[in-house]
Amino acid sequence: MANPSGNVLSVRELRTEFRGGRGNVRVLDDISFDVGRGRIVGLVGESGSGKSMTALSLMGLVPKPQGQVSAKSINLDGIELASISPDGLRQIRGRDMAMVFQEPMTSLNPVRKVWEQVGEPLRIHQGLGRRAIRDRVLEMFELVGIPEPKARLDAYPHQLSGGLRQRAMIAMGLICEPKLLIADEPTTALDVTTQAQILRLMQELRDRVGTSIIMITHDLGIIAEMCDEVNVMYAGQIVEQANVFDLFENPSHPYTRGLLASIPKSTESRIARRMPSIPGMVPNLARLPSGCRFRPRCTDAMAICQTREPAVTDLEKDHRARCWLHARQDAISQGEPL
Ligand SMILES: Nc1ncnc2c1ncn2[C@@H]1O[C@H](COP(=O)(O)OP(=O)(O)OP(=O)(O)O)[C@@H](O)[C@H]1O
Repeated sequence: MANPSGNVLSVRELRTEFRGGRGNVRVLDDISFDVGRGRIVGLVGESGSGKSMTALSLMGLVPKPQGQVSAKSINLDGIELASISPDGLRQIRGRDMAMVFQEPMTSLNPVRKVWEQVGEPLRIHQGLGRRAIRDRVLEMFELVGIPEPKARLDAYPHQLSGGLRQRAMIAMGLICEPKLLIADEPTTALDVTTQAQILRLMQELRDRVGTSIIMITHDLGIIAEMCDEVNVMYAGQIVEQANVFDLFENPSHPYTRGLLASIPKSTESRIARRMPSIPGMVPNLARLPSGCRFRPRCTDAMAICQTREPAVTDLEKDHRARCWLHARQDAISQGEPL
């Protein structure tokens, strides 16, 4: 059954824990968001906020048995992934949902020709023969703008530039025409010009093929250029969720405001833009502060922030924040469940 909400992905109450010698550490807590058909949805936050872990949890790639993923629902276009078997998930991965990583070299086998690797999902999911796979990879190389695509089919990964490798990885991600592509910092390892080309390519593919994309980045510039909706993550939670215009026009969580305020205005340097700095550090997830996780770094902290975890408050349509500054008075006084 197709998802009646028009969302390709709906995630509700995703939690991921790691078991360790000193007890469990919850690295994701109560993650809920949607990805509409053909939309680009951003996950943004500092290093360690849980962006990659969200992607790995959705893909079923969290290392087992230490990592444990649970969710009320992870609905991928009508397929419930929260209760699917590992075999079922293997069928989905690469076919309905694919991922592009930061550094393609680590995901490519150095001793196999590029076309064989890019075409691997077709062999696994569609059982195609070598000839048909090679033809389809050639089409994909043309689609993602690899110059001299025919000559590049038989290349080995090290014979391609970083930008071409990332194009090849995007071709691999899209080869089975997935409903959802998760791109985890897909351009971080690339120079600025190649970065812009790859981002433009992803936008074009969204427009032409209609793929929905989750874009993981700590670059707010990429969020502004690429995304329709944004989820701001902090210490394993989504702290603000909004469409991209509301987020930049009317940031509501002090963490989002801090990220935006630390983007240099005029002499905008790429480095500074990628690493906004808010005083203090992301907390150790094994030793979270009491109350609000952002409280020790928050310039607006109030007494309640010390004792109680903030509720999620709807600010306007599709804009919500996890912060006591915006909570309704009755939620504050009655101790509404979070
Ligand atoms: N195998 C693991 N075991 C225990 N904890 C882990 C493991 N992998 C990641 N974590 C923890 O999960 C948290 C979230 O990490 P994650 O990689 O998702 O952050 P991120 O926002 O993607 O950061 P970055 O931008 O640096 O990639 C971190 O606190 C990290 O230490």
